[in-house]
This record gives sequence, C-alpha cells and structure tokens, in this order.
Amino acid sequence: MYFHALIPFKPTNPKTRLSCILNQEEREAFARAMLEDVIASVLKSGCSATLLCTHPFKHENALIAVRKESLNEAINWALGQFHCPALIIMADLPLVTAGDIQRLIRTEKDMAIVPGRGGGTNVIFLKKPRCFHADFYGASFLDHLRIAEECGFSVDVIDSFRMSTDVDEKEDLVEILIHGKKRKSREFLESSGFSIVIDEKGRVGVQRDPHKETL
Ligand SMILES: Nc1nc2c(ncn2[C@@H]2O[C@H](COP(=O)(O)OP(=O)(O)OP(=O)(O)O)[C@@H](O)[C@H]2O)c(=O)[nH]1
Ligand SMILES: C[C@H](OP(=O)(O)O)C(=O)O
Repeated sequence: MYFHALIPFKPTNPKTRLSCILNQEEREAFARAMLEDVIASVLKSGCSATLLCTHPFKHENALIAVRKESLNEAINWALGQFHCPALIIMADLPLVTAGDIQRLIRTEKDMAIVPGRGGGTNVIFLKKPRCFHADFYGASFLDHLRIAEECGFSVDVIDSFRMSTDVDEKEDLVEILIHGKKRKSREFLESSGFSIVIDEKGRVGVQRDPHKETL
C-alpha cells in the first residue's frame, strides 16, 4: 500500500532542549541527520514524504511545504488537503524502521497512533484525515485519543520502543548511541565526540569528548 507521510520539520534553531550540549549550528545539523533517518525509513516503507517546514528547505527525495504558523495550525492546514489516508510522523524519531511504519499503515482500525514518552504523540496514521485535527504539545496522546473518540474512530495504539523514542533531551541521545546502528544521527553524534558513559549508580548517560565541545 502506498501512502503519503507528512513530516513536520523545523530546520532553523531546532531542538532547543539540547542547547546544553549542542550549539545552534550543531542542533540544525543533528535535526537534519535525524530527519534523514526518518525519510529513509518512510521511503523504504513504500510511502512518499512531504516535509512541512517552518522555513525554506530543500530535499531531493521529499516534497516541501513551507508553513510559518504553529505546528498544530500547519498540520491541520495539511490534513484539510488530504483526500486519502495520511501518516503524520515526527522528524525526531531516528530509530524508526520501515517495518514499524508498515505496521501502522496496515492497521484495520480507522486510526493508528504511537505515543511518545512523557505524554506526547510521535506518529499518527489516519484513514479519514479530514475528520481529524491535531493537538500536539502537553499530554497530546490523551488529547488525540479524545479527538479520535469525538470523530467516532476505532483506534490502534501501537506499542513500539523505536517509534516511541523521540529525541528531545540529552538523556535521549543514549538510545541513538545504543540502538542507532547505521543511522545518520548516530554518525553525527559519534563524529561530534559523543559516547555513552555509566555513572557511579550504574545509570547510562552520554559524555562528549572535551576536544569536540563548542559551547
Ligand atoms: N511545521 C512545524 N514543525 C515543527 C514546529 N515546531 C516543531 N516542529 C517539528 O515537530 C516535531 C516535534 O517538535 P519538538 O520535539 O518540539 O522539536 P523542536 O521544536 O525542534 O524542539 P524543542 O525546541 O526542544 O522543543 C519535530 O519534527 C520538529 O521538527 C513548527 O512550529 N512547525
Ligand atoms: C510535539 C510534542 O512533542 P514533545 O514536546 O512531546 O517532544 C508532542 O508529542 O505533543
């Protein structure tokens, strides 16, 4: 089955929650690396990709729509354009695989949704996108379930470590370094001097080679 994936993407000053370890230029490069990982899996799954960008951006394998309004307004504008099922997938899910995406688009329910850790929403597949509206931020997973109920949709909640791992905070980088084999995002982190470290309590974190620090 062939579907269209909508990937919201903020190319300019993204991932501000990583400002403690990456400067703006690095955050922009890292966000692009994660986006590459997501696009590669989207295309491998057989879907096409449209980037819903806050600023002008170019990509050889994706269509681009530039919308300067907020994330929800931009997505809701896009959903109104769809006449076929739609996949909304965030650009900060570098561990996603093509098989994960196929699992969503093969759902027999009206909607499939993947929660993000901490209450967010990482991926939504909608068979009737024009009935739905996005309400990201805060406990958006619960909000999206409520909106689906209002639409009368049957819902498939997908339990997936890889798709539920959105990369927002320094601690999240651990997952890329451990599980991100062959990912552009892992290459970026390794070439920027990041590696995993285990603290005195046995917790796993990341450290950066001081010679590669720029802050
Ligand atoms: N089109 C669009 N995409 C956005 C916007 N804000 C964030 N995104 C994208 O939406 C997804 C989830 O966003 P966040 O996790 O909040 O990412 P972020 O805004 O870069 O990160 P923080 O600054 O740390 O909040 C990512 O794919 C972002 O690139 C926006 O205003 N418009
Ligand atoms: C967009 C937002 O992302 P988070 O801030 O949870 O990463 C959400 O999932 O609602």
